[in-house]
Amino acid sequence: MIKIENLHASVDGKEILKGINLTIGAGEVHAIMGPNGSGKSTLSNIIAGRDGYTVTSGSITYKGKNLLEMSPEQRSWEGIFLAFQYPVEIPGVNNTYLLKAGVNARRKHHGEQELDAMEFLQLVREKAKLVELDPSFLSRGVNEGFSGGEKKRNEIFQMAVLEPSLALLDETDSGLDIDALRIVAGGVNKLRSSDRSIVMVTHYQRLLDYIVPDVVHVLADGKILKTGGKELALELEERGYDWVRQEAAA
Ligand SMILES: Nc1ncnc2c1ncn2[C@@H]1O[C@H](COP(=O)(O)OP(=O)(O)OP(=O)(O)O)[C@@H](O)[C@H]1O
Repeated sequence: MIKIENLHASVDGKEILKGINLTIGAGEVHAIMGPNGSGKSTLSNIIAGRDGYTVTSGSITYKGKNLLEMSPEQRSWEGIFLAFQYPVEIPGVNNTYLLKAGVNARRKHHGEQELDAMEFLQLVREKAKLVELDPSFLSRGVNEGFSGGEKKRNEIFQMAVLEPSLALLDETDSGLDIDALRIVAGGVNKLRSSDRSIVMVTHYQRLLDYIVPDVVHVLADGKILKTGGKELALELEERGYDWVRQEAAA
């Protein structure tokens, strides 16, 4: 699905990513863990095409294409989705309207017929059930006045509607209460499929009890220092990150 090779990137002249190598196959779920400020969100944002980052060297190949040459819109149409660490409020823009515009722009890009209002309403109602999102949220402004947890749930609802090939979930567990975490994780699990890859950025092993990853990476100081299976997350929870740094240095 995606292959990142020796990616170096900076913000305001400061190097944040210092040689990332990462390959994610179709259908795989990868978790990225790591200390604060290590570059996890930076990596997700660069994949999604957010402004403000300078890729100084390296490459990202997505479905065989040079991702770095694609606009953020093209990336979205080609199936890249980012669930934000801090979802933004867009007052006055209806939640359903935004999604309809997104889905239809992608369908148009692929030469498919756009969904009409009725077809789309049916789709969003069905997807809202997946994350137990109250239908009243469909007609509200995007994240406008939503609680922290409601915003996170709305992100996964958006993912369900947009049906991405590569979903990047940046700390989707933060702000969710115990029940909401279970529901949202259940929704993500239902969205797992052989033609969809998921990257979860998280600080806590807890999320990975619900969404069991195929691979766990430790990103520290702008590099992936260690890669392992789901048991690596348990070890990190117990031992922290210093031993990973020491091991990598050795
Ligand atoms: N626009 C910016 N201007 C200056 N520094 C930035 C900017 N964006 C990111 N950084 C810096 O880049 C580094 C990596 O940030 P990033 O958000 O990617 O870390 P993270 O691993 O996601 O952290 P956390 O776990 O705390 O969310 C941090 O030191 C941060 O301050």
